[in-house]
Amino acid sequence: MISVEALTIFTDEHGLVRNVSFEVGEGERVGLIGESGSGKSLTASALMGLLPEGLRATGSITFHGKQLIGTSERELSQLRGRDMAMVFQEPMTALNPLMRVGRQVAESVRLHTRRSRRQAKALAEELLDSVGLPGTGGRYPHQLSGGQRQRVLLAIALANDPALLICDEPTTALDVTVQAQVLDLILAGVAERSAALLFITHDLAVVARVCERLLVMHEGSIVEEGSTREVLTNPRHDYTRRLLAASDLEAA
Ligand SMILES: Nc1ncnc2c1ncn2[C@@H]1O[C@H](COP(=O)(O)OP(=O)(O)OP(=O)(O)O)[C@@H](O)[C@H]1O
Repeated sequence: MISVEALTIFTDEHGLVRNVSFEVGEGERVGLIGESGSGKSLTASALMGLLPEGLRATGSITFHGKQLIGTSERELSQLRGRDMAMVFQEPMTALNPLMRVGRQVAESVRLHTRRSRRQAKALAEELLDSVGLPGTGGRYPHQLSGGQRQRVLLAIALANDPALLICDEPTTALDVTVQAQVLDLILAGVAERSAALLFITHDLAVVARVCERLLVMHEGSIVEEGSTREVLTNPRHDYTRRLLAASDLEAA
């Protein structure tokens, strides 16, 4: 469904992500792990066509057979939020602080589908119900907890039934019990839609729970790839072994 080949991301001076290749199949849940600075977020931004100013990507990213590298911003913005959507670590930066959250969910629906205001509002309420936030559409982001804001972002990301959901450290800023709740909602949300999931984290306990397959990044490259079980029980790359030793994950 999404296929990345020889993706390289660089500034004028140097490469930040080098020659990265992987695929995510329909409905597959893949974890992208690696320590801070290894290039996980940049890889995700390249998939979404949202690389920061000053960075360029070469190689190939095909989504449902369509080449995304070099595609116009206009076309990319049609894909984003409709066919692929993303949930970030810090929901406050992705939400509009001045708009009620129900309206933000409804706008995401209306941006990509022909629905009346009233239909979009009803769907927004359903989506907020489905992430365990019934009756909160009238609130502003600052009136919600971090976990609730993250659930609003999830509702927005799932609003148009994307084929691919990318989550970049979606639960890192949350405390452990809320983390589990949000992870369950992400899993339920993708399962209901048969959507694929690319899940970025440095938390191995989280990927063990969420992902079927893992990609391990180190210094801008993918150094290991395999089923979650394989990678966590029998890591081949020295870096993955160190990552496992540094985590508090019990042997799976
Ligand atoms: N806009 C930018 N300009 C120059 N360098 C950048 C830019 N954004 C990121 N980098 C560098 O690229 C490398 C990879 O960054 P990236 O954010 O992808 O790492 P990451 O694995 O997601 O880390 P984290 O887990 O901390 O988010 C880092 O060395 C970072 O400093």
